[in-house]
Amino acid sequence: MSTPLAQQPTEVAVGVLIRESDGALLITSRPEGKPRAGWWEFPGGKLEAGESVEQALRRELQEELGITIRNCLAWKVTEHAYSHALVRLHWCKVTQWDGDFEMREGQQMAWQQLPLTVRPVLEGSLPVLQWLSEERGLPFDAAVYAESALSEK
Ligand SMILES: Nc1nc2c([nH]c(=O)n2[C@H]2C[C@H](O)[C@@H](COP(=O)(O)OP(=O)(O)OP(=O)(O)O)O2)c(=O)[nH]1
Repeated sequence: MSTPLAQQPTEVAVGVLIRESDGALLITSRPEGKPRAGWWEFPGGKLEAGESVEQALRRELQEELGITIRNCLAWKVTEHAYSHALVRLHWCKVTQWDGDFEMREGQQMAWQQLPLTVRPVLEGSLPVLQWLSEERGLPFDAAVYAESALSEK
């Protein structure tokens, strides 16, 4: 008999890009073909073998958005259990980058103030929206970001 191994989380690097002029946040939609396509998230992706969080974030943002980050300030680490996967999200604040945004995976991007107006947002990203709201002295209500919020009203 073997004891099942505890599920190992998938490590993910996520960028909170903050626009200097007005503090807006960059939010992108998940491309077609991925789980939860069309849902909104912060840009990023899974670490490849041997990569640091900063290396993975730099690679993902070059691949997905065509920009090169200049800084990556490690901020928080969260975990979220989806039905299909346990993810560990390494959140980095990014305030400087080079290049022009180019949506290389057919996704959409939006610069948004809090509360975001895009819906729905991945559940694993909600703690970060809460912390960002707290930092800015703004109220936070997770319910408005749920998939069900789309069909209400
Ligand atoms: N990029 C990103 N991923 C997030 C956020 N919140 C959240 O729960 N996740 C989860 C969703 C996915 O399970 C995982 C990221 O995986 P992904 O499939 O987007 O990564 P990837 O771009 O490397 O994709 P692939 O190689 O599998 O195609 O992290 C977020 O704000 N941004």
